[in-house]
This record gives sequence, C-alpha cells and structure tokens, in this order.
Amino acid sequence: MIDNVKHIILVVSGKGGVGKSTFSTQFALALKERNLKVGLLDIDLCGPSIPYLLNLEDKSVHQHAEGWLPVYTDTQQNFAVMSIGFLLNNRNSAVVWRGPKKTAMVKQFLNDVHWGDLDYLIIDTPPGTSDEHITVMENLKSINCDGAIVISSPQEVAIEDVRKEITFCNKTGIPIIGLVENLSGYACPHCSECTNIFSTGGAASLAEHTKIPLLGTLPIDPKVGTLLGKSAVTECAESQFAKVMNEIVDKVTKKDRN
Ligand SMILES: Nc1ncnc2c1ncn2[C@@H]1O[C@H](COP(=O)(O)OP(=O)(O)OP(=O)(O)O)[C@@H](O)[C@H]1O
Ligand code: SF4
Repeated sequence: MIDNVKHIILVVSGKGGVGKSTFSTQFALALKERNLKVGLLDIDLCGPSIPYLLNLEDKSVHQHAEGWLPVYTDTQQNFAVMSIGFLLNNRNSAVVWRGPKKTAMVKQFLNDVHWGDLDYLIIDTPPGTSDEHITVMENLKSINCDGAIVISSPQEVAIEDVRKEITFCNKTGIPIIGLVENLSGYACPHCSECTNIFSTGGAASLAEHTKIPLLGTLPIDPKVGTLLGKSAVTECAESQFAKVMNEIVDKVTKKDRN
C-alpha cells in the first residue's frame, strides 16, 4: 500500500504540546503548494488532532477492495489524510486502548491504507519515548522511511525531552533529518516584530552539539491556530512563520532535487 510513496517522513517529539501536529499539517500543506502529491497520516492515537486542524471532522474513511481509502481535501486527490480521529465518534472520545491494540491499529494504518502514488507521506507520531512508542517506531522503521523531523519548543525541559528523543531515534535506527524549534518567540500580529518569551538558542546549541541540522525556528503566530485546513505559506505568506516553513520545505526537499 505504501510502495508507491516516494518519501516517508516522521514527525516526532519527546514531549506533548510542542506543536507536532500543527507542524505536520502545515508542512504537508506547504509541500502540496509545491505541486507535490502529499499524504498525511495521524497515528497519534491518544490525541488525534489532524481532522480538527484540517477542518475535516465531519469526514469518514471508507473501505475499498484494496483497503481503507483516505480522505481527500481536494478533487484532484493531491492531499490525502488518514487519522484514527475519522474512526472515533467525536473529537473528545479518547482512545483508551492498551499497548498491543494500539500497535495493531498502527500496523493496520501502515499496511491497509490505499495511498496511491504519493511524493511525500508525512506521519504525525505519538509524543514520548515509552516502550509503547518504541514498538510504534520499530513498525515505522520497517516501512523504510527517509527519517524523522524532531520538534521542540524553547523551554529547557522540552529541549531535555528532545535529547531523549534523539537518543531514542538512534536506538531504533531511524535517521534524523533535522530539528525544528516551534513556539520560538511571539510574532506580533500588528507589526510582525518577534519577541522572545522563553530562553532562546536552545535548539541551535543542541543542533551544534549533536551535529543534527537545525531546519528552522517557527514563532508563535496567533493566526496559525485559526487556519483550519488553509496553508500558512499562502494565507499569511508575508509572516515569519510562512517564511521559515518555506525554508524548511526547501531544505528537506533539496536532497530530492539534487
Ligand atoms: N507556531 C505556533 N503558533 C501558534 N500556535 C501554535 C503554534 N504551534 C502550535 N500552536 C498551538 O499549540 C497547540 C498545540 O499544538 P499541537 O496540537 O500541534 O501540539 P502537539 O505537539 O501535536 O500536541 P500533542 O502532543 O497533544 O499531539 C494548538 O492549539 C496549536 O494551535
Ligand atoms: S510588537 Fe509592536 S505592534 Fe506589537 S504590541 Fe509590541 S509595540 Fe505593539
């Protein structure tokens, strides 16, 4: 099912709430704006927020002879989405399954979704470095992904969790494409001036220390939380968030173009 996908990228974080799902969604939408065929798979079983972020909460997936059909956001079928959220009755229904059932669901998501031909499949993974998470990553390793983008926020505790996530990826043998620092300063909606609220430079020094590329630092931008399916790179093209997102897309896709 995944054989016709050219590139698979995991989005991971050692800590919840650092904007992993927001990044996955906006990164996937930015790739689509480059006329690429993109899929977005949400396997964050504890908090599947992708349907909400894409304004697709009323959609459901359908069975097909070849497996589950993803939800498409456009008639040209250039943006495909699959999330556990489509299988839940409502957004507030938590998935309270034990580890083995969750792992079985992840396997099914990886094996049974009919993605068709895709340039990029972006996978939003559950946050953390627990045993259950290791099983998920081992399954992901078997699908031959390009690597992982690690999301952090500037607070020291988040950076510490990123360190753990890096060790974790190294242990599971998943290459790290680069680091992204999210919530890095506040972009004023009036004058676009960016003010640092927390300490700065954490991800940059971590990148230097670990020799992992820093792909970009994305500011807190109040508009980003209201986009619901629209792409920041087109809706607020002049914003710092959009500029950095475009730079990240350039860096990640550059390898492909060379
Ligand atoms: N750069 C940003 N600017 C403004 N708001 C943001 C930004 N990044 C994330 N947010 C907001 O922060 C909240 C958490 O983001 P998100 O759900 O993407 O985090 P997460 O790391 O995926 O969380 P979880 O661990 O629960 O899956 C959301 O309300 C989102 O709109
Ligand atoms: S950054 Fe500039 S426009 Fe924004 S609140 Fe401060 S002074 Fe006002």
